[in-house]
Amino acid sequence: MKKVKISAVSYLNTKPFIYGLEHSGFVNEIELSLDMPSLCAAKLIENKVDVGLVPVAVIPQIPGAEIISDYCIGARGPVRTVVLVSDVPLEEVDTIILDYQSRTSVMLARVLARFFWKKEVKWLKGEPGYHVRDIKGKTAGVVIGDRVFEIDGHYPHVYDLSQEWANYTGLDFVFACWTANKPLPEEFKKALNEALAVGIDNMPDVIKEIAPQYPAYNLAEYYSRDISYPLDDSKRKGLELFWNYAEKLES
Ligand SMILES: C=C(O[C@@H]1C=C(C(=O)O)C=C[C@H]1O)C(=O)O
Repeated sequence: MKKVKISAVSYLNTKPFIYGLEHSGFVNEIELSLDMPSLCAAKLIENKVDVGLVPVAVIPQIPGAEIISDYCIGARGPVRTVVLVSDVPLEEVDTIILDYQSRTSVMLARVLARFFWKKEVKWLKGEPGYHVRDIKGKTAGVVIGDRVFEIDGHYPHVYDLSQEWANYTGLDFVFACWTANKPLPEEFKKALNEALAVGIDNMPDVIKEIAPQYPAYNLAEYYSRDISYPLDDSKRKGLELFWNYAEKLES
């Protein structure tokens, strides 16, 4: 049988999963690529891969899509690496640049603006480098992933979008889920889940392995307080509500 092709997110938040895939040996059973989230989504939509750790915003548009793992990239309250940053307070913002690497967080920003902040703004698509170049004055920007660490302290106003979601809904938020675009054998799904658990259940070892590459980051805090990996009932509730709002936004 041909190896199952998987596209996973290339950010720091996915390292515990990669650790699990490698240390379980499951990485040898699959063909793995690491991509920015918008590319993970495109690859799954275009059937260039069979499984993706894809932004949840695109799951409803993939025919036959199935979430195949009990793990996700999620958060309870603040997530740290999905933010709206700005020179001025949100009330004064008139334009928001959206991160070209994201599919979920850019939708979340639009949901928050329409239904919760009740704010009309002009939306622009960011080009590579926008996060240090184009966010200024009344133009704010959504930035996700590792680049958020790079811009720490650059902007006086930082709104954590997962915290904003929790403030208004009281619910957790799910950014990305392990999703298949075709039926896959139960044994495969079970083996994937067990491999991912090897990372999530051994966080101190994950941190020990990657810490030398990220000396400036508090990885323990990021992987326990900020990112939350189990796709449990409270995450699923948040996910359903987000999909509802996203659908209303499009109509
Ligand atoms: C929490 C994060 O979630 C990410 C946000 C995504 C999106 O906005 O589409 C997709 C995958 C996640 O890696 C992050 O990037 O830090």
